[in-house]
Amino acid sequence: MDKVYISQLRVDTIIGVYDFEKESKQSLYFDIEMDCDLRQAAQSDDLSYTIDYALVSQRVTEHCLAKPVELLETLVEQLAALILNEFNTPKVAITVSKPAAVPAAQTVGVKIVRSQS
Ligand SMILES: Nc1nc2c(c(=O)[nH]1)N=C([C@H](O)[C@@H](O)CO)CN2
Repeated sequence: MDKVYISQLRVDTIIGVYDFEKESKQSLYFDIEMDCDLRQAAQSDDLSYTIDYALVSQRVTEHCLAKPVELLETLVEQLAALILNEFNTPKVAITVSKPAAVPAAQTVGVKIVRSQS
């Protein structure tokens, strides 16, 4: 399946389980892949037949800043639901990385894949 993707979208937001994490923003990095048949967009050269990665990036950023949560799991589940509801894709894969969370690791995070039910 064709895909529209976003790589390493940075969002600085409040996220985390511990009290100290609720006081200052940390950087999260998102990789997002959305299934999408790209042939009609290519034939017509018309943005309305594909997924606007700029608009997805904006909506993901807005959502992250709107209402802080503790777990990365909670955030990516919310974002998958948002993308499946608002954009024309049957399937989305989201990886989120939180590089400051574990100093001895290059980065840590979670990945999910969700489909239209
Ligand atoms: N699977 C997860 N493990 C942990 C998370 C998380 O969101 N998902 N969060 C934390 C803390 O907030 C951590 O980032 C602070 O160091 C710990 N483990």
